[in-house]
Amino acid sequence: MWGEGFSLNIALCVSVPQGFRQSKGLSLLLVNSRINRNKHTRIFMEMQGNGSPTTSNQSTINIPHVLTVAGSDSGAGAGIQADLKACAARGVYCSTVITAVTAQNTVGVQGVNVVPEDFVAEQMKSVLSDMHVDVVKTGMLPSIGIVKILHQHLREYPVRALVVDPVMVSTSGDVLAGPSVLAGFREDLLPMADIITPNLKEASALLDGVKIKTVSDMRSAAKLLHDMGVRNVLVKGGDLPDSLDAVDIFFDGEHLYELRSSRIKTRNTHGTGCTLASCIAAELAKGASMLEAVKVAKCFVETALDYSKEIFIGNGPQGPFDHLMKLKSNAHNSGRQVRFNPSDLFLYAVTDSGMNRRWGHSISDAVKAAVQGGATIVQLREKDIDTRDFVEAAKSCLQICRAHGVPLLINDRIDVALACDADGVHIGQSDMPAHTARALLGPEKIIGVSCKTPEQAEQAWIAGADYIGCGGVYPTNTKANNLTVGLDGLKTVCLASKLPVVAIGGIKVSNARPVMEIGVPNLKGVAVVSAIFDSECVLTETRKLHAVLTEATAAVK
Ligand SMILES: Nc1ncnc2c1ncn2[C@@H]1O[C@H](COP(=O)(O)OP(=O)(O)OP(=O)(O)O)[C@@H](O)[C@H]1O
Ligand SMILES: Cc1ncc(CO)c(N)n1
Ligand SMILES: [Mg+2]
Repeated sequence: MWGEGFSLNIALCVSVPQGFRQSKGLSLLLVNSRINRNKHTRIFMEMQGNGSPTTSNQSTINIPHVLTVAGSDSGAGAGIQADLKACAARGVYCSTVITAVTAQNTVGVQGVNVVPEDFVAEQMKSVLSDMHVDVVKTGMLPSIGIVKILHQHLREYPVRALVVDPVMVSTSGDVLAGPSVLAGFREDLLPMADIITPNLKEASALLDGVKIKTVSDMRSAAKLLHDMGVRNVLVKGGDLPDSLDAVDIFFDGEHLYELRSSRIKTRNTHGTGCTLASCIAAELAKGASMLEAVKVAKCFVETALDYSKEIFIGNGPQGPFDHLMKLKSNAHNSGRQVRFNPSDLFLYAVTDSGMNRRWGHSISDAVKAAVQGGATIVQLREKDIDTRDFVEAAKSCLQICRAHGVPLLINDRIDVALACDADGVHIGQSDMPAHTARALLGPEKIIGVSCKTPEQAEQAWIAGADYIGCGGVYPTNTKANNLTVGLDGLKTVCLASKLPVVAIGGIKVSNARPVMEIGVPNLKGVAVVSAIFDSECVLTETRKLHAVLTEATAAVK
């Protein structure tokens, strides 16, 4: 059932399920939420009367598709809800056949309502007869009848791979599928499955109660399960004693692999099994080999558990974790609630390695002094530093900035921003295009673009930037061959810009006031380099500038 070499088509911004059909006349506008202002990047799918989709540019995008056949968990940590989140996190489309609805929370399972078999069959037919499914993943299959229905449908609608998570008992000890399904697993599903992923108890149940307590028992169990006719076996060791690493045993019939990761100390492990299996399915759907898929899935679970180790949801002993951590870029670790607040542009400090060298300051000392003096945003502009040193310096500056609730941006270097999880980047007109930076950085990061003209400001807005920097307002030596636009040029750009603006170029304590007084509401502050960093005491100079800006703003109001 499983082969290699599938084409890998992942939509970056737009997800269009293959063969999507809708009722006559329905128009569907699919846009990335961050760039829906951009008329150039809109993709329309117009559903024609004959049901065949067409796009305005006549190209369709196939995305990998996993169908999960599982139970709903009202607490949304495991089951269908975990599967949807795991697939979304891995960039894969996920359709769902719900086999049971459970009333469940972090305390345990309070009730189970099994969906009638014919209605499970109806859901399967709806999905499989219409959509192209790459991989089927199964979770809670509460009756032998449902196992049989699944078996029949997979014969009628073959898919590339079948991942079976033989869910039987929840971690809270509640039964989700009784021993009667064991026969169905053994006879119908195992011979068809590409991989089965039992935890210790489930492996033991499938092997008629053989005791599995140690890693060595897991190895033997993996071999015995393989003998039952399944191609690959992953015996999960989440339930091994807490003192041990999180060890899983993978057996492909030839080699036994001991897959080890550190055991994250957290109560938030509800749904690890469902997530692992869905992730395996997602990677297979994208074209990975089985061992690759298992390794990626294990790493994903470990990373998500680590990221979520301190979150608190529910009062019971086992909480859910956060699958979508990539979308949040440490939001809850940094304590930053708002992604970008234009008032952060008020006193914008831009570092300069030459000036720091001249005054014997390290980057992080200079940044610390600026932040303590009242800088409201910091940009690291390090033109002559090794990349490795830049990443290290950025990490330590990030800690300082986070402690003060000040965003940290990186000049030009999207790679460095990603490597240290900075809050964003500032790019110039000859750097990477802003829309490409946005695609790489995702919707959460801050992007600023240097603009000298209304046209550039318009382009920055279209590309999904958050603010623009405009200058040089005054002549400056910091940047060679930099055209001075003057206060008039600044005003023209501000009036044309739909984005907030920070003024830059030769601004210092003595001339900052007229800048703030140009009287355009979207001018939010000034960016400075030498005014604060070309001095012995960065703290004092920043304080002075802060006072001037505060006075000027009060006068304007
Ligand atoms: N504390 C932990 N730290 C790191 N990895 C863990 C931890 N707990 C479980 N895992 C990993 O999570 C994956 C799922 O294993 P586990 O044995 O928890 O499955 P499960 O019992 O089916 O989970 P559940 O039924 O709660 O969804 C395995 O790869 C396991 O090694
Ligand atoms: C619905 C459902 N499926 C699977 C599990 C196993 O974690 C669970 N607790 N609930
Ligand atoms: Mg499980």
